[in-house]
Amino acid sequence: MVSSGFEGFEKRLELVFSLPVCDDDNVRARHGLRLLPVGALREALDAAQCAVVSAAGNAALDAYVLSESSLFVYPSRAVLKTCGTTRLLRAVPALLRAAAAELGLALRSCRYSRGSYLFPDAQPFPHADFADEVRFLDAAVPNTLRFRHSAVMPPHSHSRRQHKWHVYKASSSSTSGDDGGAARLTVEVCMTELDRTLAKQFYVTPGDDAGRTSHAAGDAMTAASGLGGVMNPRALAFGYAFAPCGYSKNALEGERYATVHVTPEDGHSYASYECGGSDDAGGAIASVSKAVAAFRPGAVSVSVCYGGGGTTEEGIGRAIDADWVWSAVADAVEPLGLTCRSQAAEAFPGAMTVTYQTFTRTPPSST
Ligand SMILES: C[S@+](CC[C@H](N)C(=O)[O-])C[C@H]1O[C@@H](n2cnc3c(N)ncnc32)[C@H](O)[C@@H]1O
Repeated sequence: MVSSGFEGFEKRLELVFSLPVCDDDNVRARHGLRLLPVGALREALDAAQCAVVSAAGNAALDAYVLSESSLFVYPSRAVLKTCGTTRLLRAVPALLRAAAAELGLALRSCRYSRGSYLFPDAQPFPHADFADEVRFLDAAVPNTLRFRHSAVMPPHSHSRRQHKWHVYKASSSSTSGDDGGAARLTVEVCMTELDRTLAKQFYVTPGDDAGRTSHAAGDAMTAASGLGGVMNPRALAFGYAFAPCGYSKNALEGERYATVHVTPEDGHSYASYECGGSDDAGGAIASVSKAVAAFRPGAVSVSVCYGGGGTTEEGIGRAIDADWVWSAVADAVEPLGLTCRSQAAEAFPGAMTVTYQTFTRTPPSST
């Protein structure tokens, strides 16, 4: 941790690999990356400077709570999210090496995203500067990922202090979905200026934690904060409390995952909510309102990544577009007393679109 304060804003990496053609006996085709030896995962996480504190899995994926955020591993996809002063991108060469050497898997697409740091000067190379991150990724991914694009959103910001979203994508395809046809939607919510009373729930009270595991203390925080209701109560969920403060939670339901992380320290409080693995855009975006309500933040940003295979709004069955996403996100967030300040959308290779919206608390009316 750095003296300036803990950096809550996460860096997020998603790697998608081609699986061998499936036949019933082909274990690699069915389990893919989930067969990576523990030592290979540890080597990648060591490079990023974080470690596993808890692990769980279901039939579709493995989920890890890390010392700094989370890792999700599907047969053909790995999502690594790390915060603080971790060096997430240093994990890329280690992961690509292990996937090729241990399993013969080739990379199909690479997506990297992050917000604007609260403490940019504390970030190590290459993370202090998005241009360095892009150069690092361009050198790390194979030449077969010919289609590449990076963007900072919104493109024209009103002030240097405005929060921005940084996205890099490299893909083996320019237009068609690079997920083997499977539609996938990811929603990422970043919240700052958390309500102080709500943030205090993520401190371990001295004496209260006697004899309790970090998981039990985390589950108590989940119950007290109402975060248990953000995902279906039937989901496999596990919380983790850090001492003296801080909280992480992963929840799994079939192919879907959700993850919440909290840095409650006054002055640089931060919480994030992410859900992925779903084709149901309406359900995923509606869950944002429950996550935001649990923290009553002063500022919120919401990024939605969709496409690749035709993500639909359940009930309508048609492909969604940026206008639909902007309006669904605003409907989820604005009733909580927040007003939309900016919105942007950008197309990336692999038929992927990313939307980004920022909201701040509406000042109380003077009347
Ligand atoms: C890992 S968690 C959640 C991270 C997530 N990106 C976020 O900020 O929402 C970070 C919180 O746990 C606290 N913490 C306590 N011990 C920690 C440790 N050993 N490693 C990382 N964070 C720790 C930090 O001070 C911070 O409040």
